[in-house]
Amino acid sequence: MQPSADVNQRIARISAHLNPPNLQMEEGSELRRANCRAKGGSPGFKVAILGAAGGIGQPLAMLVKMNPLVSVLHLYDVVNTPGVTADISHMDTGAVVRGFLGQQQLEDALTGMDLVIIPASGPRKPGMTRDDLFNSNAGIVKTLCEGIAKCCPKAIVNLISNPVNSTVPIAAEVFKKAGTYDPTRLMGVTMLDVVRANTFVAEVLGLDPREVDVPVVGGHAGFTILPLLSQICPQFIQVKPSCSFTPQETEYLTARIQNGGREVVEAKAGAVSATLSMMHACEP
Ligand SMILES: NC(=O)C1=CN([C@@H]2O[C@H](COP(=O)(O)OP(=O)(O)OC[C@H]3O[C@@H](n4cnc5c(N)ncnc54)[C@H](O)[C@@H]3O)[C@@H](O)[C@H]2O)C=CC1
Ligand SMILES: O=C([O-])CC(=O)C(=O)O
Repeated sequence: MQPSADVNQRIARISAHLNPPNLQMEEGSELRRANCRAKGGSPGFKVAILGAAGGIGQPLAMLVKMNPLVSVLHLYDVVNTPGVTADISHMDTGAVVRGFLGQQQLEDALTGMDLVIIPASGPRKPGMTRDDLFNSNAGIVKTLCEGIAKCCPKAIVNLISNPVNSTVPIAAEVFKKAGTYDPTRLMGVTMLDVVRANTFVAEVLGLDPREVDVPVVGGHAGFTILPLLSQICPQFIQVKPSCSFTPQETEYLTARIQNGGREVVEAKAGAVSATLSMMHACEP
């Protein structure tokens, strides 16, 4: 029986995945990676980062490469992935790292992945809010999620790209259209709001932030970020007697938590957002 064009395409995709173009090794190298004895990593999660060369993508790639549960790490971007991949791939941890550059390599980057993390984003100009990123990022996220629906429909998808309040629904619609939508596998990353809430509450109460766990619900922009300050005590905070806040403290804390992203963007003079505290928020 002749395999259909569809099957041929799938076979080509899988074989490209197993033998990805070596973006790092120079043509003239006497010993090529293909000739090395070790061919792959230990069993574990296969993770792709889309937007891997950016301010968040690069340190995130480092953290994922350090995670012993990860066996394969795919780094995809439209620029600079060869350099980032070369750098990360020298770390002597278990995960095998492969780099993918440009839309023509998106499907290879995604095939077989268990977890896809997306910090891909258009550039942020000084003065832009998260919402202003909608115009560039809606299209980027749509294209990337179409690739996920096709190449790794069962993967867990973590969306970092802003505005998260909109990029998550865009992803959901793409997956619904493709018939692959699973609400338990699609997440917007908002953990930074919890990290900020813990830090600012601890400052006000004079506590160690590690003792504080503030529940934050809602979205990831302005007043959609809802820190439940009245719910911190007693189950979320190990402090006696139970804490309470004055109206002024509540107002201050709510505003500071809701505007934490802007605080960092403004302090970094506009074009760059929180990347370092974001990595702490991403740590298990
Ligand atoms: N959810 C959260 O808590 C946070 C979200 N963010 C958001 O994360 C996003 C990334 O931030 P940064 O890394 O600082 O930005 P960045 O501009 O440094 O990096 C974005 C990367 O995405 C790449 N990219 C652009 N188009 C792409 C495409 N079609 N496919 C793949 N990659 C593409 C760019 O080449 C760049 O390397 C932004 O939207 C930012 O607002 C930032 C901080 C916290
Ligand atoms: O505000 C931004 O652009 C980045 C972000 O989402 C955050 O830091 O929470």
